[in-house]
Amino acid sequence: MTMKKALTIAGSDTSGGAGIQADLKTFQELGVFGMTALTVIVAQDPHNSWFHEVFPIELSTLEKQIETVLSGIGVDAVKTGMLGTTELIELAAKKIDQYQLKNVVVDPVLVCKGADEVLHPENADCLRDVLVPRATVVTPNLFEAGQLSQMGALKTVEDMKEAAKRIHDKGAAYVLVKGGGKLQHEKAIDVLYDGTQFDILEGERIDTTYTHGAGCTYSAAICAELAKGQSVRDAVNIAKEFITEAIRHSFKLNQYVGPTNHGAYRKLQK
Ligand SMILES: Nc1ncnc2c1ncn2[C@@H]1O[C@H](COP(=O)(O)OP(=O)(O)O)[C@@H](O)[C@H]1O
Ligand SMILES: Cc1ncc(COP(=O)(O)O)c(C=O)c1O
Ligand SMILES: [Mg+2]
Repeated sequence: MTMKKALTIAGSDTSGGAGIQADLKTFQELGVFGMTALTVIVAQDPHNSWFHEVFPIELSTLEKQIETVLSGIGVDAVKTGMLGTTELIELAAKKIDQYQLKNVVVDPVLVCKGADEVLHPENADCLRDVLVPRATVVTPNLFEAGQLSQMGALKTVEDMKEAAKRIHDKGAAYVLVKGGGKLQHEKAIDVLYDGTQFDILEGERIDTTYTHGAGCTYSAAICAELAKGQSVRDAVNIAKEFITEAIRHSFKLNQYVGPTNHGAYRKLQK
């Protein structure tokens, strides 16, 4: 049996709900063979309010991982997650060009949930200038869309649309701005823009704070569906159902973190 293959170039979330762990679980759930190139390792401090510490991988180590997969195997789709430094972002962009990758989902991770300040502003500039132009779909959350569009805080669906336009101007084929739990709205609203048309995705808004890894899971589901040959619009709609179910069945891991439940969508299909 041949399986479609996807690569995630992303960070390790030791707590298992986000990052490369979320991506692999999601690929598996959607029947796609997942492969990884690790960019950073994130550890959390149990004795200091779950403070996140980020340890970047050597540039040459990332390059060897990407070469293993792209030169040695080949992929049907790729996604990027937390990249950590401008050097790692630039390397990911170089490889996308070198291998002329087609289905490229860029999740422009600038912050972990809860933080509202970019620790490394140079990463936002680099993502905007170097990776966004190479994206088939770029998936900023409300905060990241404000940063990438240079509009600052976004508060309304109209703001999200304007941000999507400005990010699209940077060269991404599709822009998906996630309103999520941060937008004041009765629904969980995301805006998809292809340069001409806006699609408003309205999901049920679930009353929970256990949404750790929601963005990683959503972008991984889009990547998996693109690998299977879906159009961007269909991939995003399937992924929206996937993430809504995952959030509906999210759970508490400890006093600090509650991840989404990657297996929930599969159970719905039975
Ligand atoms: N409480 C919620 N109920 C339903 N959907 C949500 C909720 N919070 C976020 N979402 C959805 O989850 C997906 C990921 O969005 P978001 O949580 O904003 O991303 P990130 O994890 O990158 O911050 C989006 O489709 C968003 O609309
Ligand atoms: C390695 C890694 N990637 C990405 C994220 C972003 O997660 P989310 O999907 O909640 O935006 C996190 C957050 O902790 C992380 O640790
Ligand atoms: Mg995110």
